Amino acid sequence: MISKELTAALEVHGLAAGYGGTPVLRDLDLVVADGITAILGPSGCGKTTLLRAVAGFVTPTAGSVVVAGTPVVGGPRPVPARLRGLGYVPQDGALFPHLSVAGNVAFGLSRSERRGADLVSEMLELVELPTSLASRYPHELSGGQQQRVALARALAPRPRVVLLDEPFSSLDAALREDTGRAVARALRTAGAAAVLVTHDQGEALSLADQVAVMMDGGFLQVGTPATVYLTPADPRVAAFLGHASLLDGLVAHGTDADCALGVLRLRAATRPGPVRLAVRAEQIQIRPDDAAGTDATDGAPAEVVDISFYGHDATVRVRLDSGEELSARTPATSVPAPGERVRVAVVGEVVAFERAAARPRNEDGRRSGAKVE
Ligand SMILES: Nc1ncnc2c1ncn2[C@@H]1O[C@H](COP(=O)(O)OP(=O)(O)OP(=O)(O)O)[C@@H](O)[C@H]1O
Repeated sequence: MISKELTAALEVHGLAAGYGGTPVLRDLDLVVADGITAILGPSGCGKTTLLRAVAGFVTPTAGSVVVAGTPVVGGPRPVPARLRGLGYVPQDGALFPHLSVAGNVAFGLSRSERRGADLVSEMLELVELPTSLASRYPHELSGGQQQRVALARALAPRPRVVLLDEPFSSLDAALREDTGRAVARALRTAGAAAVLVTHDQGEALSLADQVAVMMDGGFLQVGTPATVYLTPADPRVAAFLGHASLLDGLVAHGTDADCALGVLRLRAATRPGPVRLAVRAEQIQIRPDDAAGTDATDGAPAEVVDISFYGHDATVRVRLDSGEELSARTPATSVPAPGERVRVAVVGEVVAFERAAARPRNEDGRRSGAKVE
């Protein structure tokens, strides 16, 4: 017998799927061991389609899906959705309105399992809801409570994997965070692995053990939250996660790059040549152009384009005199005004992505690694 430790909860290999001949997913590979894997990407990139293909609601055009060692797609015969051993929590919970909480939670259970009345109480406790809610109907619950009941319903048949499709999107910010943490605790206690679809990077980074960054139907990077945030594999990952601004630069040697913001220190040594630099909003410092002690070498000159004020801080978009635009995060107490002249400097090291294809060639056809014309 293969032990649970050696068998991934879910494996997806070379998965492709689409609608009416239009491809959406292309050649996806993903291994979900245990814990929560977040599928993070912008709207329309194919997150729900992936979940639906794994669940059995969309038929893949290629590839395989293996649940706890059993091929459900790409094996001897496709396994129908209800027999895949997966729990599914849709965006709005989709509780049955005519069934009580207890009826909803017990819905996917066999008759003998339903007789065990304790199971409903156990599941409600697992998702941190009072068992007194068992007799209520969905319209008598708050949005957060409905989502927890939906999770209890998905967990009741003890699936190895639960698929959650933007389960918190209809909740307000505070409830979203509380419900997200409660759901993560319930999943861990139940010992179920989970695939959580979200376009919210805070949710993905804070709740997941593994994050798969998706764009245009493919994965750009799969790794721990710290890996994908701190060492993005692709400029698009850097721009999407943490709203990094991308700037053209040139590495003359090792760990310094020259760009419109001056010479920036790189996180890792990079081959000489043109690069794309990812500068995170929290690394960019803005000060008034006429601040006391400021001289012409103190940061790059720029103009404030617009501001998004969030209370705890603000995002300030500036246009450098060189024409490039950047986003900076500033404390709420020192927000400049649109149109104001400022100076922009960078704190800390930045990530560089080589732009080999953009390098000019010498007459003999070799990459020169010299200045971009
Ligand atoms: N039933 C359908 N028929 C045809 N095209 C579809 C269908 N469902 C989704 N699509 C298309 O497939 C693409 C991926 O959609 P999908 O819902 O998987 O994206 P998503 O990343 O989950 O987006 P969101 O975050 O907005 O929910 C989109 O271009 C969408 O228009």
